[in-house]
Amino acid sequence: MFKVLVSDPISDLGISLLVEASDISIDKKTGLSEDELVQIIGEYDALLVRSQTRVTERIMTAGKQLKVIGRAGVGVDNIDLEAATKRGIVVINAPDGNTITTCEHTFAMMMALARHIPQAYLKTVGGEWDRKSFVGVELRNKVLGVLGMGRIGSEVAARAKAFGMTVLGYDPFLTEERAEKLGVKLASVEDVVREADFITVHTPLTPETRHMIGKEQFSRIKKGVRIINCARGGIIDELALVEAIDAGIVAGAAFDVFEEEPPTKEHPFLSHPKIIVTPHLGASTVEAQENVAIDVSEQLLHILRGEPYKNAVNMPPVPADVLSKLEPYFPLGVKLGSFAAQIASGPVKEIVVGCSGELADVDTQPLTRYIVQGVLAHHLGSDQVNAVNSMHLAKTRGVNIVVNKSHASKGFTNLVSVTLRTDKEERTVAGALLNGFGARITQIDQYPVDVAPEGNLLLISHNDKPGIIGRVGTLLGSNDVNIATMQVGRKLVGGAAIMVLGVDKAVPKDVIAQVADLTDLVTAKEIQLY
Ligand SMILES: NC(=O)c1ccc[n+]([C@@H]2O[C@H](COP(=O)([O-])OP(=O)(O)OC[C@H]3O[C@@H](n4cnc5c(N)ncnc54)[C@H](O)[C@@H]3O)[C@@H](O)[C@H]2O)c1
Ligand SMILES: O=C(O)CC[C@@H](O)C(=O)O
Repeated sequence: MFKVLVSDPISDLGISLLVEASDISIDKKTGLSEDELVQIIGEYDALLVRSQTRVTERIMTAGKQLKVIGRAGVGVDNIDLEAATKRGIVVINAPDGNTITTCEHTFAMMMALARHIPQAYLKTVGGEWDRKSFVGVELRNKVLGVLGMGRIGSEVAARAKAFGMTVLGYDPFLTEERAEKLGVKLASVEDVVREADFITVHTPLTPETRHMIGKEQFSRIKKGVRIINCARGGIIDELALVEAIDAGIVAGAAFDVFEEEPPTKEHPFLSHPKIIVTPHLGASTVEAQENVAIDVSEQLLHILRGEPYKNAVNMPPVPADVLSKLEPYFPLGVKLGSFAAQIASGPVKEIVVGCSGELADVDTQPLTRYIVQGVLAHHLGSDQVNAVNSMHLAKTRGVNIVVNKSHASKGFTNLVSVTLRTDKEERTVAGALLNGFGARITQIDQYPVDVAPEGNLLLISHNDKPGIIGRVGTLLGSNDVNIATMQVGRKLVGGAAIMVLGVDKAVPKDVIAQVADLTDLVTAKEIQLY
């Protein structure tokens, strides 16, 4: 008999599968504190949560029998994934069940915003008959900018077209072909900022999407724009938004999510006449709650019964026979993938994985999964992609995976390479494990290098001219950026060259821009490998 604890309010109908299963005993105990959970979790094989329960390392440590944590929803930011992975606890989510519901909430927010519905309601029930203060705008013939064209963003775009809107879509995985199929115009963030009358965000919160609409974007944004966030708090800079509304630049905003949830009573959104809010209700419909509970209950049963499952968001077990040869290459694979994703511009169409040397004789499928994980996690969020779901996610986003094997490994025992083909370019990174030195990046595009894939790196392409290294060093030094390591690669004396600097902390964007402006510098890009 497997024991399952449900610690958040989850649809009864959705979990009926578990209630009816003869090998499952289910307890519902909601609203427990961390201490209370720690006390009781030891007897359970599975924990089923929504977004309220914070599943901490302490809870998992106490959960000696815990095999699986199910999240009835998409975001797993309330679960310590690393702690789960360390303990071999599988974390599963239900990414599809609330797509339409959240899309419809986004539309409800957009329309309420366009027509001042919450504000007009409050006045009317307060006894005022005010028909002058609430003149709205139509959606027809307006431009909607959708940042994040995944499951929810694509559904929002489809509905916006039915309203007669022109849709501009931006997503690192959105190709010209897919945009055409969806009937949206492929755009950059900049295009959206300049042209959109409404902007809605549907990305995860990642270091790259954090404040993707911030002070800088508000300084160029189209006057009168209206902004909607039903994805994650923090994608839009809340304080910069309030300033932009007060300056008369932004006409209003509708938010379902906050940087801190619940927001404090003093949060400026809560008293602002031009901002409407809901308390993270995007997924709150009867249908979505049933869908996500059914999806996650099915997967949970499969895992407990030792059957194949999908939608695992953390580390999978790797077959024992390949583990010893491949495992040392998994972290390198993730970092090579992430490095390549950070330097390649344009939507990724193809990932070419190269395995040469002794690896040519091994089934390298598991390693490919880790490399693809590294590429996708940069855009989709590291809590959403793992080696179990990476190939599936690549397929659903139309990213082709090619694996090339060869015994020729340029003098290394094994060489692993990743080439990303995007709409715009092809970028390659290769690496190896060096006896006594650990993981190394050995090649970036056509340049041989020897770089530890760790921490903050600056990749600079430049002309091989005297003084260039000194100028970069002086500029970074004067901005308090300490260079820990430096590698220079070139093919011809005086020709095109690259520099890879290991720096002790993240380099501010404006300093990177100053580096890129130096004479004989071509590009400067920061890469973070953690
Ligand atoms: N308000 C709610 O209750 C609620 C409900 C469900 C989902 N969500 C949130 O909505 C968001 C979208 O969910 P989804 O199911 O569509 O996820 P998804 O993974 O299908 O789509 C996210 C998309 O964002 C794109 N993206 C990543 N970085 C980007 C960037 N810098 N610029 C533009 N696009 C970028 C990804 O490529 C991906 O296609 C998530 O944050 C999810 O947690 C909120
Ligand atoms: O209502 C919830 O459970 C939150 C849903 C949503 O934010 C998600 O990520 O699925």
